[in-house]
Amino acid sequence: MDYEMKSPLEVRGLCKHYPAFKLEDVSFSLVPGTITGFIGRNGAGKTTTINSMLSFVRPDAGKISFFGLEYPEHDREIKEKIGFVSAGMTYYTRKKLKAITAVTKTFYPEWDDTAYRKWLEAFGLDEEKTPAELSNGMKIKYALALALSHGAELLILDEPTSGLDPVSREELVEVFLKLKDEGKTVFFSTHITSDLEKCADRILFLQQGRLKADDTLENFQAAWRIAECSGNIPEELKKAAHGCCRIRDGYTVLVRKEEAGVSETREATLEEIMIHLEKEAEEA
Ligand SMILES: Nc1ncnc2c1ncn2[C@@H]1O[C@H](COP(=O)(O)OP(=O)(O)OP(=O)(O)O)[C@@H](O)[C@H]1O
Repeated sequence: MDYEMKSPLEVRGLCKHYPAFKLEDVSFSLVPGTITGFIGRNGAGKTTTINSMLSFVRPDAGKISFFGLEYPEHDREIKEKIGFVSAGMTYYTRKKLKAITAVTKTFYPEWDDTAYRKWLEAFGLDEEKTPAELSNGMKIKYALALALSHGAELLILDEPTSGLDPVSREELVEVFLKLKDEGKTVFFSTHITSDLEKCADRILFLQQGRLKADDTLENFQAAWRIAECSGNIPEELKKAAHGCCRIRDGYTVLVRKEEAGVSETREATLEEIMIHLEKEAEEA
């Protein structure tokens, strides 16, 4: 099969119900060689989506394919072509990286030692160290090095930058851009939207278990404007508002670009769009 012709990940009608949460009819597909940011507040369902995609939990409905291949028939091929990294991943903390790698590579017939050496060097990783001696950012880089050495073309990362300091986050953003330069597809969940502004091509915005937006970063940002007002919000602006946030001496109000004429407005950051839309959803 010509894998390159297929979307690295296609999700159709994904549903997963928990007693107090519903992931509803989530559908999207990834474009090869791009970086997609999966955003949403705590509890929006990002991890549930990722876990369902990867068959860590059984979805109630939906069709998932990786490079045109589906679980469980193509379990092995899929595992070779994707790498999953989660900030909470644990390793044998006291074993040296080289010992962990030696075990890991036995699971992958396509393991490429030359690629492994290349990524170790690119990420500045020392194989003589143990995971306990690595910073959280370095642990993520090590997990990426392993995934890239077994030929992963799609990297799925759950909250990779949370818990990292700004400099380590910046380094990881640079890693994502480097992976994109190499033609890899990157999909990562986060609520740190400033990281996405630096590297994402596309945005998927999950709100209360539903996909609220699936667009290029530029289109998503260009669709909204922010009005700032001191004191109370004028009636006309209130009618156009998609969420209002209190600031020191007044409010910021999110409006659609086509309704921006009701007030003086400026560009909205990704974070402002997300926060205001969450306020709107809470008030609905
Ligand atoms: N195994 C489970 N049983 C019951 N409820 C669950 C289970 N796993 C997740 N949930 C619920 O599903 C909802 C979505 O959780 P999820 O972890 O997918 O959100 P998230 O967007 O990844 O949030 P965060 O940013 O905090 O990681 C939460 O309300 C959570 O309590």
